[in-house]
Amino acid sequence: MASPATAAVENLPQVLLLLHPAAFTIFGEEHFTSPKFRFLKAYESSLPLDEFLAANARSVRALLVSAATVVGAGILDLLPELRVIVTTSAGLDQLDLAECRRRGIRIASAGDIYSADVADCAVGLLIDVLRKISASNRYVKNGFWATKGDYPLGSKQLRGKRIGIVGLGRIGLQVAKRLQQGFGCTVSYNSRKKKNPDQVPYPFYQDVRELAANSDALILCCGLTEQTRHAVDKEVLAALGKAGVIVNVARGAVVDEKEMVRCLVEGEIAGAGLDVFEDEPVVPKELMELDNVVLSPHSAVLTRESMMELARLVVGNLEAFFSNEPLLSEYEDD
Ligand SMILES: O=CC(=O)O
Repeated sequence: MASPATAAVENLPQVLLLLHPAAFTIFGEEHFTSPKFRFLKAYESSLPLDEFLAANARSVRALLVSAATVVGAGILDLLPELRVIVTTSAGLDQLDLAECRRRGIRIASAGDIYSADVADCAVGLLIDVLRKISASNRYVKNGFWATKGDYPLGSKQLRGKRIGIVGLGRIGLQVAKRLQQGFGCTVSYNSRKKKNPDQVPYPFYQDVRELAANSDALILCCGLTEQTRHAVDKEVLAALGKAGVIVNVARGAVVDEKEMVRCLVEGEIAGAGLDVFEDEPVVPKELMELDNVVLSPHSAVLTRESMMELARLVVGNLEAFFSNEPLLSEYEDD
């Protein structure tokens, strides 16, 4: 017979995990535990996913996912009691939002906890591309300073650059503030809607191509939706031009990656700082050779501090759900 303590744990509501969320792997599962629920781990089962879901369909009311867990109608069909999805991501492109809305499934995201870290990373990538920090780091470490002499001139100033931000949400606004107030850049933006000019004084461009034509660097901070998929296409890259730089901390598919790679290889744009890619973790091999391209492995959100805050937010959202209290970071459609 199960001990009272084991029985108490077994009676807790279950939160389904489809795949190992990134935060667990990086930070440790112990930070996500709670006396109010327990995790049911699909990835530990030897059953195929659909059989596992069918076996647990009636007991699962909450799902915890990461940015890499695609949840569409097929999975939702197998979980008829599901009422909330908590995601460790700020972006929600992995979730079928229309299906969730139709079924009355609520969503809690990572909200604002990564915004400052992602904004820092966007600025870091831009500085690195312009000032060639990674490239000159390689130059020194390869011993070329001693054998070939000074690093070739080519570094560009950040001060005074015209920055075009695509997506002036929580992250975009922080990028704008850093670059304008901290580095003397001018900022313009493109967003779904023009912001109230009393609160957001930057010039608005309805058309990304026009924004690119008036920018030295385009920084992508928007969510991935059907409207923003390949928003940076051949025409936008041409408008950005030979001296232009792309920084992407949004989602790889906001850019037509093939076209961007071609432009970088053929010198039709000046450089790129990329944290995200269309087919992660696959990165186009042409980019590995280019000194004007700085790459990071979708890690803009990953700081020790943000992971700690994430654990608290995930647990807080799930505890709120099981206590019938308002979610801490509920996503609301507008
Ligand atoms: O890219 C990461 C996220 O959306 O949280």
